[in-house]
Amino acid sequence: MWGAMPSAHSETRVVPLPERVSPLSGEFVDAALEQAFRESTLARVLSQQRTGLVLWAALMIVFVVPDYLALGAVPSFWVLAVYRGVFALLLLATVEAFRRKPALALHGHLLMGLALLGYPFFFLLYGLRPEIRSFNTGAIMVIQLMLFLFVPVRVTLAAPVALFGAVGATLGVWLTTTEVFVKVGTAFLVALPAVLGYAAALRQQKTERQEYLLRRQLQDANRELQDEVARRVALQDELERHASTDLLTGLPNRRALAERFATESARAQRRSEPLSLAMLDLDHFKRVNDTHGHAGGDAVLNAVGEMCLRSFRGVDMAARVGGEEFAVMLPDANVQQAGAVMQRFIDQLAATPTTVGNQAVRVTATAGVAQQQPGEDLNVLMARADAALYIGKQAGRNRVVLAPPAGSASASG
Ligand SMILES: Nc1nc2c(ncn2[C@@H]2O[C@H](COP(=O)(O)OP(=O)(O)OP(=O)(O)O)[C@@H](O)[C@H]2O)c(=O)[nH]1
Repeated sequence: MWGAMPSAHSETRVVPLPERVSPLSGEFVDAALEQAFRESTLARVLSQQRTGLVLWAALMIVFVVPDYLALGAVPSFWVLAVYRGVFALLLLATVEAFRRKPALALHGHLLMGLALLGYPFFFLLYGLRPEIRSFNTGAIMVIQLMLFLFVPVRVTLAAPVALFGAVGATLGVWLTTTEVFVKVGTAFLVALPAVLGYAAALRQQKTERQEYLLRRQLQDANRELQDEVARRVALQDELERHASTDLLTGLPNRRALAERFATESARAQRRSEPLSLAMLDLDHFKRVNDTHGHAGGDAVLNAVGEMCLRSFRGVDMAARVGGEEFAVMLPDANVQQAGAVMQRFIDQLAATPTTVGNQAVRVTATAGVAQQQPGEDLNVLMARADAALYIGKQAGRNRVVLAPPAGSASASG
């Protein structure tokens, strides 16, 4: 029924990844896209950076104890202890800053700044605690790896910081030892995890962005699908409305009347309540058209439709069933009650002129009313009401005629 979908909707719009992600930085070339990606990861980045900072602060404090045990309360211990304390406070202050302003975590500059400040502490250790040189080198190796892998940070920022760490550690060792093997070995040991970390983090960054693009494409496709469904539902509603509404007057049409009649008729029979139907036809409507033109006639039909919507009860249903012919279904009303309602309507119509152009046009109408007999269908009921209407026309119009029950002799006006 719907026919073929417009081809624009079925086209895939996947942009190949290599064109959009820089091979060295692992970031989107398009700055706005990169920003959108980072914003989409903010909650995760924030939570991981906070955890990393708290852990880092805890380690800085905990290691005061081994420093003391190894050095005692000598000046170099106090240098280290103050460095540790100040740095731990700085780390915790950053956690608080992230809590207040999460966007600070977005670009990774703060974290990498802290890493830059943190490294000299380890460089110092080479001079102040030479007996733990190997341990210190091991710690720097771990930090080099963590820079890239532990917290999600950008390789473009982590790489220079890692280089700083590698150079500083190498210098620290070169200045505090004469053993060439240790000097060269340390340089190699601190550089290696940085290179490995860079390669792994770069790959991860690319994968994350690839997933992000796919997710966005999926969301776009989903949104398009939802829009399409909404468009079709609206179209379906519109079609249904057109199928059951008379476009000129906005009243229900015959089809809608038949549907409601089926329901009301079943209900009336279940409850042993009366159900009546009136056929109403405008008198000498041809003259209205002849005098005021077809548009003038339409305006009058419209006004009658509006009056129908205003005048009957909510349970009643007025429908336009022909050119200038209307049907009114009146549940829970016998033929006399329905006749009285229709008489009021006809009187009101006769007393209410419609303005066409600058002229007041008065129309009258004739109605035939019939009460449904047990088991009587809509067509038969309409035919009986129509017969009464015909009698009304014959008798001079502008009146209501009640149809006798099926099979009895004559109608009454
Ligand atoms: N403007 C307009 N006229 C319509 C429409 N549908 C039917 N008509 C006109 O309604 C008129 C009906 O004329 P007739 O059936 O002869 O009946 P009448 O002139 O109302 O006379 P009686 O019904 O005998 O009182 C015709 O002129 C139709 O062209 C419509 O949608 N708009």
